[in-house]
Amino acid sequence: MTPSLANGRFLITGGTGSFGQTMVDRLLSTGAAEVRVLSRDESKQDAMRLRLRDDRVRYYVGDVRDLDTVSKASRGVQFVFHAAALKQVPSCEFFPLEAVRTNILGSANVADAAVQNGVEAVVFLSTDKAVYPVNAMGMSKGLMEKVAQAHTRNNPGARTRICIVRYGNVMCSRGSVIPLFLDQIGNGVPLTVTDPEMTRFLMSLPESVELVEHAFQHGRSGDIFIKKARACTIGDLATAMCNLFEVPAKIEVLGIRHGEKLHETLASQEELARAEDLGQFLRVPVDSRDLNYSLYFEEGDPRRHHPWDYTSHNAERLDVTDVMRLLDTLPEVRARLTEVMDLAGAGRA
Ligand SMILES: O=c1ccn([C@@H]2O[C@H](COP(=O)(O)OP(=O)(O)O[C@H]3O[C@H](CO)[C@@H](O)[C@H](O)[C@H]3O)[C@@H](O)[C@H]2O)c(=O)[nH]1
Repeated sequence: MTPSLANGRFLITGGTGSFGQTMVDRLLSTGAAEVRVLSRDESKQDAMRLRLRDDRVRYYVGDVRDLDTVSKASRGVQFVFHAAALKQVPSCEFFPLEAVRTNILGSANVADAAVQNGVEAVVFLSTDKAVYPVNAMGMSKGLMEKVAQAHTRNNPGARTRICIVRYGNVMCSRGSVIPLFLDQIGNGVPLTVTDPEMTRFLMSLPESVELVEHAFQHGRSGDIFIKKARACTIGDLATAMCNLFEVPAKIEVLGIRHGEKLHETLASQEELARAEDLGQFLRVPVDSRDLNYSLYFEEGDPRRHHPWDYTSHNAERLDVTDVMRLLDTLPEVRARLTEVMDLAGAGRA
C-alpha cells in the first residue's frame, strides 16, 4: 500500500534547515499526526516553535553523530527524512573529518536507529556533488549513498526501506548564491561571479519536497531518485537578477573556487544504463548482485551501457529570459522586488 502523509508520524533530521522547514509545513498541512524535528541549534528550533505554534511538532535538540540521540528521536515514528548534513563545500574542504562524522557516520546512525525502531521508510537527501566528487562534501555524500545501499543489500527482507534522493542546487537555500546576489544588488555593489560559463541545475524548495515525497511513497529499498532539472550558466543567472531588478549588470569575475566543478553531474553513465525513466524523475535501482567475490569478478553485465552522463552542461538550458521568469516565482525574490518598488514609490511621493 502506498504510504500517505496524512496521519503519519515523521522525524526530520536537520528539520530547521531550508528543506526541513518546507517539509514540516507540507506535513502539517496534509494532516500528519506528529512531526519530530531533530537538529543541533536550539535557537532555530525556538524560532520555528514560535512561527508554527502547532502541538503536533516536537523538537529534539541533538546531533546525528550520536546514535542514542537518533535512536530516541526515531522511537515510535513511521517515516524518517534525513536532511541533516554538513553541506557547505568550503567548510567540508577544510574539515573533511567533520564531513565524515556527520554525513557518513551520522547517516549510518540514522539508518541503524530506523532499523532498530522498525521505522517503515527512510529517505536520505543527497546532492549532484556526490557524483564523480571533487570535494569532501560531495565525497562524503557519495559515501552516505553507499551506506544506504549497503544497508539494503545486507538486509534483504528488512522491514525498513531506505531510499535516496539526489538533486542539484536549491534556489534560495540558506547560504547559496541567489540570496548573495540579492544582497549585492541591495547594497549597490557588483555581483561576484566565479565563472560566467559555470553551470548549475536549478530546483525550487517545493520541488525538492515533491521528490522526497515521491521516493517515500514509491521507492524500493536502495533506490536513488533523481529529479530531472533544467540548468543555467552563472553568468546568465547574474544577468537575469540584474535585469529583474532593473539595475545595470555590474559583474566582477572571481574565478572558480577551491573544490568547485565547472559543471555538475546528476546521474552517471553507469547509473543511466540501469535507470528507469519515470517522466519527471529517474529511478536508479540498487545493484543488488551478490558481492560474493567470485561473482563480483566473473559475472559482469555486458548489456549495460549508456553513452553519456546527465550533466548541467548537457541538460536543457535556461536562457536569461527563462531564468528571469523562474526567479520571479521565488517568494524571497518577490518580497525583495516589492520592497524595491515600495521604496521607489516612497521616493516619488
Ligand atoms: O559569490 C559567488 C558564490 C557562488 N557563485 C557560483 O554560483 C553557483 C552556485 O553556488 P552556491 O549557491 O554556493 O552553490 P554550490 O556551491 O553549487 O553548492 C550548493 O549546492 C549544492 C547542490 O548542488 C548543495 O548541496 C550545497 O550545499 C550548496 O552549497 C556556483 O557555480 C558558484 O561558483 C558565484 O558565482 N559567486
